[in-house]
Amino acid sequence: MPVNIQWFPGHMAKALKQFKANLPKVDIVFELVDARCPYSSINPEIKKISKDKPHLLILTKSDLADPKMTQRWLHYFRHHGYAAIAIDSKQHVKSGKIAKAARQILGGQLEHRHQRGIKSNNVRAICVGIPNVGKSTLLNQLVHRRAAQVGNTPGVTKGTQWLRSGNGLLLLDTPGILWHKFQNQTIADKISLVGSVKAGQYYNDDVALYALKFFRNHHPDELAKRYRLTKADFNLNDVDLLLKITKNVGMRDDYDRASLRVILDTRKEKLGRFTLDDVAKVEA
Ligand SMILES: Nc1nc2c(ncn2[C@@H]2O[C@H](COP(=O)(O)OP(=O)(O)OP(=O)(O)O)[C@@H](O)[C@H]2O)c(=O)[nH]1
Repeated sequence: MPVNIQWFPGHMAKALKQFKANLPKVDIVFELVDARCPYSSINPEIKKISKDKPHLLILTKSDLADPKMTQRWLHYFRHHGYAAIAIDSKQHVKSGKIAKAARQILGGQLEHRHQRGIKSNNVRAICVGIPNVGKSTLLNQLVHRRAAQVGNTPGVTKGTQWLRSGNGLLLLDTPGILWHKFQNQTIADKISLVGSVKAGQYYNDDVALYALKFFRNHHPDELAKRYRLTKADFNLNDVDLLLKITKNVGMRDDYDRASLRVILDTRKEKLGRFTLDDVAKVEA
């Protein structure tokens, strides 16, 4: 059975409501997407709900993605009217890079604010994105945690907790988690493979089969090396290839456990860096 693409948790409504309530308090929305599937992990609802609110697309986990593809995706998004940057939270993310991008987007607004006599040069932002995309990691890095809350900042709505980062960035302390309403099965497979769908909402073998199809087409050498596959094994169909891997990793006929192994290996970079979304296909 495929990933349950109807899956849309009950807390989605609450999260959406909270995100909408927070929007008037911020100058800009930082939407985080996974650099391994940046096109599939965008949540179209976010731009729709935020309407005219300035928006910065942040491709997270770029250390796990194919660097050439990340550059292509940045180019694609910029060409399609998005402001976009890529980050790698394994390295220390500098607030300067994000603050600079935000100030560039907000340029006119900040100037206008200044002309109206508002001295504050702070940029208030909310991070939002699908589960597991790296929202908390980024927040923690940007505020070095100990800086923590700056609740009584003048002009800041009472009850809202802000985290002060460097370079005049104020970040809402609770990132918005917005679940994905999958448009199709392939998107569901990709999002599941990178770890943004709760285990139990998909079948391991379906997602592993999707992964095998991708790696045999795009990274056959890594796949062969990891699972000791021969050239002849590549003539097997996907299901038989999974069975072969099951044997090769010593799991006899427990292909469900082997499927989980493939999924975890993929996430842990054991098959190398990869990007599931292909710019050429989207543009075609
Ligand atoms: N390699 C790598 N791992 C990252 C990066 N950013 C986050 N992670 C890892 O991704 C996992 C999820 O990160 P979180 O920051 O908890 O993600 P989140 O979006 O806050 O997750 P939810 O609370 O479920 O919405 C953690 O294991 C992080 O260590 C990154 O840039 N590179």
